[in-house]
Amino acid sequence: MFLLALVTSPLVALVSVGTATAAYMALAAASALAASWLLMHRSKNREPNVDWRRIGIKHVDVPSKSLFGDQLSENISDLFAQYGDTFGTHQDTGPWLVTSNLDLLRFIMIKDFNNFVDRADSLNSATPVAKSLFFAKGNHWRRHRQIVSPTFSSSKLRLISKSVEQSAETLAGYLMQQAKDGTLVPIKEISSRFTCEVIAKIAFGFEADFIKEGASEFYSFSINMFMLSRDKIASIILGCLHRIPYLVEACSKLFPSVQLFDVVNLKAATYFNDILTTAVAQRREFKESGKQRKHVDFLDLLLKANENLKAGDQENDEKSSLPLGAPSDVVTKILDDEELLGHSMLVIFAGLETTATTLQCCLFELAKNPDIQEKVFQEIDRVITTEKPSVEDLGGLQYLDWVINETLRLHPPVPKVSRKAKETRTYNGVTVPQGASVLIPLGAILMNPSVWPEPEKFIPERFSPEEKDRRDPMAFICFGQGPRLCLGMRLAYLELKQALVHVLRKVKVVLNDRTEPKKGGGGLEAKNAGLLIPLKPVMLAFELREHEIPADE
Ligand code: HEM
Repeated sequence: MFLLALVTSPLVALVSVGTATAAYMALAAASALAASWLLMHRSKNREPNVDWRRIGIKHVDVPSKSLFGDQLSENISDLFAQYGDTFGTHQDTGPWLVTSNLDLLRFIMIKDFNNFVDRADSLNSATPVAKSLFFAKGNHWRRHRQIVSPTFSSSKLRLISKSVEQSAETLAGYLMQQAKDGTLVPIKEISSRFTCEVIAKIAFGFEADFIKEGASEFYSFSINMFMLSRDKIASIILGCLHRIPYLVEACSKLFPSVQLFDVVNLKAATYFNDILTTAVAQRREFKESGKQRKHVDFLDLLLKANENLKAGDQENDEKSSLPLGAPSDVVTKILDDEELLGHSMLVIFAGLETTATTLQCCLFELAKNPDIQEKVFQEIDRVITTEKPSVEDLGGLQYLDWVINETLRLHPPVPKVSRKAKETRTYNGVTVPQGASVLIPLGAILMNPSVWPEPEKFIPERFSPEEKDRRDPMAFICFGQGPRLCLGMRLAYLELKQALVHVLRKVKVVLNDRTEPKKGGGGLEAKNAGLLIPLKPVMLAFELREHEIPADE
């Protein structure tokens, strides 16, 4: 505590003086102290002391950037080729087991889930995002997931599909206009505006028109929710401090309004807090006046889930057979206002870029593979017989499903996830020691040539029922697996299918000598440390399709 006071006292000066120079001097002093503390802390050996060789696992010295840097999927694939599908390593954050062994992963992610509930990731933030589902641990996660899961069920998604459909129609109209004007489309930006518009409407009840109108405060705070780029000195200082996660955590709690310590953009947190508070107050007023809202959204569903919980009438998750393992006395407390905000901000964080990246990559692959695009046209024209297809109609688009899945396999938006072992466990001769982290490299698993022959090729037929039957179901892991599987998976498919159906009924996507990449050029070059990001913005061309769209009566 004394040390903490020593480290943080210059920061108090920083806050009161308020100049950049004083801030950096104070932080430099803090970093020096932090470094000495790190040494002391290391010597106390707080991380579990694991000798991988002694427990029969290959130990590999891997620089942290190979496991967590920009090209992690490629690097880890090389390491697997060299050392086999499972090896141990040591990083600043302690011992890590890295594995692509599907049997071992089934054990960790599903069969022995209760021993591997937590992710190894944490978020240095004093904002409610740090307590949200993605970062929550143990019983806190169980309670949270049990409350919010029903709001993402298929039946609930049907209720919100109208909002998704409206945005998909706007997207199609926008791309038709670009086709008429012959303008190239920065497809990631437009896809992000689409997914952000959907999230603004369904998670915040915010009237959004981002596709047509472009930049807005909501959009800009959404895509800048994290402070990813800082100036050089701040980055160096933070780099030192981040070697001691406890210290940064303590600083972010002690100084919740000092942006330097917080990875979440504090202005964005305040902005979303104001919007959500207003929306929640309006809903409560509306309800008290006995009126019915026209469209249901996530916020309505979440408030209802809270009310049900208060009344002791909790709905069951459609996947309640999964071993969530929540003791009955855990799920008794409703989500408070801070948790509601954390959850809604998480929906932006988890749902915006992931789905937008998939839409971008899918349109790129269709442009690159016109024969596959033609098959998609034929299926849509055959199966969709109304202007406004229902969720059931979309369910009939089997080939489109394969195309989306193959996009996710070849371009997984989330390249890795992690778990942490509560107790030591041995499975099939592999020991995962207590406190060790497990790195699950989704990107490398989805490119494993022994599971996916010619993995760099775009082949939707890999997802035909016959091919699927031949494969271990664990292999298609782009949404994770087990009870901690992506909560928004169904929503992501709904958004992608609505967008693709509405767009591809009206326009064809093409590559030519003005697009990026060009016709006949290579694939998408991307870095994929946290999320998949193309190295150059992808610019696609659209052409009008001559096709009659059925009109509803
Ligand atoms: C194509 C789109 C998406 C992909 C590829 C994706 C992928 C993932 C992955 C890999 C995980 C970790 C799973 C694990 O650890 O086993 C995850 C978790 C999560 N995702 Fe998604 N996601 C997508 C879209 C969405 C959307 C649209 C939402 C929200 C509304 C969402 C909300 C979440 C949440 C809340 C979690 C944390 C679940 C938990 O810890 O219990 N995701 N996602």
